[in-house]
Amino acid sequence: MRLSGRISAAIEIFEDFETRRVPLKTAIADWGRSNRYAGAKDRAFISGLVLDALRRRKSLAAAMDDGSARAAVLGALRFLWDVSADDLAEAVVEEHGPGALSENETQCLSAPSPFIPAKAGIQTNEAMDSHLHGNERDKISDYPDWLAPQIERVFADKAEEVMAAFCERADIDLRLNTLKTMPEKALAALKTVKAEAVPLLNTAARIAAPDPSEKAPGVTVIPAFNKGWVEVQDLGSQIAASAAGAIKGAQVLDYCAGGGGKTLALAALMENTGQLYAWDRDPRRLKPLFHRAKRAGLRALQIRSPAGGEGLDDLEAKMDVVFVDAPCTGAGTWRRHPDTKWRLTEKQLETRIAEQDAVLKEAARFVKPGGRLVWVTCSFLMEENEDRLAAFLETHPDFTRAPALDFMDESGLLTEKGKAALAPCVTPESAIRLTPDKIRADGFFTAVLIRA
Ligand SMILES: C[S@@+](CC[C@H](N)C(=O)[O-])C[C@H]1O[C@@H](n2cnc3c(N)ncnc32)[C@H](O)[C@@H]1O
Repeated sequence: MRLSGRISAAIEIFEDFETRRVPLKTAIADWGRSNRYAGAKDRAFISGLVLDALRRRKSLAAAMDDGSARAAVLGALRFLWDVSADDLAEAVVEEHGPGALSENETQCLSAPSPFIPAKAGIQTNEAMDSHLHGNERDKISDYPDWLAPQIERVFADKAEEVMAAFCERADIDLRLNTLKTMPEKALAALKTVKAEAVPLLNTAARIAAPDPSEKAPGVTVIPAFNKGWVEVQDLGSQIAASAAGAIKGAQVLDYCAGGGGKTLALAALMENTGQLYAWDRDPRRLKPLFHRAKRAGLRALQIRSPAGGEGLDDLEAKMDVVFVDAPCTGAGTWRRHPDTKWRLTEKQLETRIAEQDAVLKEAARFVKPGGRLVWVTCSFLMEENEDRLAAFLETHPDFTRAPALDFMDESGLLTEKGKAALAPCVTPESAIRLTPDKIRADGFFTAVLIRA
């Protein structure tokens, strides 16, 4: 497909996403089904473009003085992908193009970019300040208006900076599986996909965010993946899992195991000793864990599923660690899934909060005296974290907060550099809030509570 057709396709998908309010994945898949002539490169280009346009939806509307899907896509090409205004003017009038530029579009697309170059990753404050002047700085508020009070509450005067980092693209992060191989050997096997060690954790590697217009490297098809040497897992998720601490030989319950990303990381920390239990209230979510666990070489895992009528009653007050990777809005993953920020509603936030209160209460009974509960969400919102823990502690005086960073350190996964990088992420209540302006990873919140 030529640029003209790709632009039209991106506009069509963007419009469909906004009209139907379906996940972007669905809108792209539906478009793909009715446009089978599009090749893999076209699809990568088109979805990369829509994702980038969504990342900065409001800023692009301001830059284009137009809130339409067409303006967002043209603005993204001009200001984020550096396609010249002349090339765009030519492409739109070609066959399959979306039609000639309006006067307003021509004028806006010829103006200087209001953005810092997206490619360079997370910018320093200085770079951002020198690039954005006066009111332009205010334009970086690419999140729904209704969330402004919550975002100001958590980030105060740093809100713009932090939220700008959430508009960047995410890298492909990998966890090197020590149940199957040595990190060095896994890294050597990952050379073909240009993965490099992440200096913060002993077992993390990274493939830098691919060019948005290109297809991401297929990690899951390389031999190292099939041998179980490596898992795809965001660095933030890996750091969160490390809060389980030193758990070799321990009894550990992963209470919201879902597809098992954290389960596999916990198993590696346990070195196949002790006993790890994986549970989720939704049996369908647990399904992938069976083959993932096999591939990753887990030997001390029991998957308990409500589908099989299996309960957890025998584990009451017996667990050294109960790991709660709670259901949440996923606000911390906006870099990877920018569509979710525009789909999130106040009602959904309320629903997640109710689920979080329920899950905390249910999970707590499995912690043995002296054991600990690790609370994790991939959300930066205080409403989903600090507020939930405060409410829980009010009714559970036998639990107290403990410094999450100490347990992360005890896991043995953090390097000295990692410890230093995490220090600024410690909250006043000794939890860890990761945000991509501080650690280039998804926004995870992690807290540890000890049972007396
Ligand atoms: C964030 S996801 C878990 C992701 C998973 N730990 C991973 O790393 O791949 C949250 C999970 O909590 C589960 N969940 C929600 N409420 C629950 C409850 N009351 N008890 C157990 N699991 C629950 C959901 O089904 C969902 O799979």
